[in-house]
Amino acid sequence: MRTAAVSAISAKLLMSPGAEVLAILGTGKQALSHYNVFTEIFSFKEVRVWSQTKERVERFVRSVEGPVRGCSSAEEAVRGADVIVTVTRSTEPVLYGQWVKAGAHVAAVGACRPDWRELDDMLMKSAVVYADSREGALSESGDVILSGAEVFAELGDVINGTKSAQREKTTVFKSLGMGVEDAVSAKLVFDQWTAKATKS
Ligand SMILES: NC(=O)C1=CN([C@@H]2O[C@H](COP(=O)(O)OP(=O)(O)OC[C@H]3O[C@@H](n4cnc5c(N)ncnc54)[C@H](O)[C@@H]3O)[C@@H](O)[C@H]2O)C=CC1
Ligand SMILES: O=C(O)C1=NCCCC1
Repeated sequence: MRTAAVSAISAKLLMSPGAEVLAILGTGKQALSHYNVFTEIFSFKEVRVWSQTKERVERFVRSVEGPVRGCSSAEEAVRGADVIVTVTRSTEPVLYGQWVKAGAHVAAVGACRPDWRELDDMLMKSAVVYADSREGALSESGDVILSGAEVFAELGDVINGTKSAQREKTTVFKSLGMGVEDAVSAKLVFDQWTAKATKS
C-alpha cells in the first residue's frame, strides 16, 4: 500500500488538473493496491487495465468494483490516458512514448533493476523525469540508466517547493521504494493501534 500511496502523491502533484482516464499496465499485487488507492483518492471516469494474458485481465476486472475496463493491448489501454501506472515484472519496455498523450503523467513502479525496462527511450527522453531518490534511480533503474534520461527532481523537492511540478508537460515518476516509506507506514500503523488500545 505504501508504494501505491507514493505513486498517488506523484499523480496529485504532476497529473493534469482535469485528469479523467487512468491506465494500469499489470494486474498483480501492485496493480490492485494502485487501483484501490487511486480510485479512493481521485475520481477517474474510466480505469483501463492490461496484462500479459486475457485471463489475468478478466480476473482483475472481476475482483474490483468501479469504472474498470479490461483491454487487449497495452496500446489500447494507454492511448489518450491522462495517468498511466506501470506495475509489471517486465524486463523490456511495455510502454512506448509514441502511445502516450502529451501532458500525461506516468508512475513507473516496476523495472527496479539496472538492466530492466518498462518504458522506452522515447518516453524517458521526452518526459520530465522525477524520482523518489535520485541516487536510487541512477544506480537501480534500467529506465533511467539505459536511456540516459536526466532526473529533473526528487518528489521531495517538489513537496518542499525547491523544484517545480511541470504538470503541463509529460511527466514520469520513477518509483523504486525507500526505507523511509516503510518507517512512516509503520508509524501510521503503530499510532492507529495505540489510539485504539488506549480507547478500550
Ligand atoms: N517501486 C517500488 O517501490 C516497488 C516496486 N515493485 C515492483 O513492481 C512490479 C510489480 O510487482 P507485483 O505487483 O508485486 O508483482 P506481481 O507478480 O504480483 O504482478 C506482476 C504483473 O506483471 C505482469 N508481467 C510479468 N511479466 C510481464 C511482461 N514480460 N510483460 C508484461 N507484463 C508482465 C504479470 O502478468 C502481472 O500482472 C515488480 O517489478 C516489483 O519488483 C514492487 C514493490 C515496490
Ligand atoms: O521498495 C520495495 O519494497 C521494493 N522496491 C523495488 C523492488 C521490489 C521491492
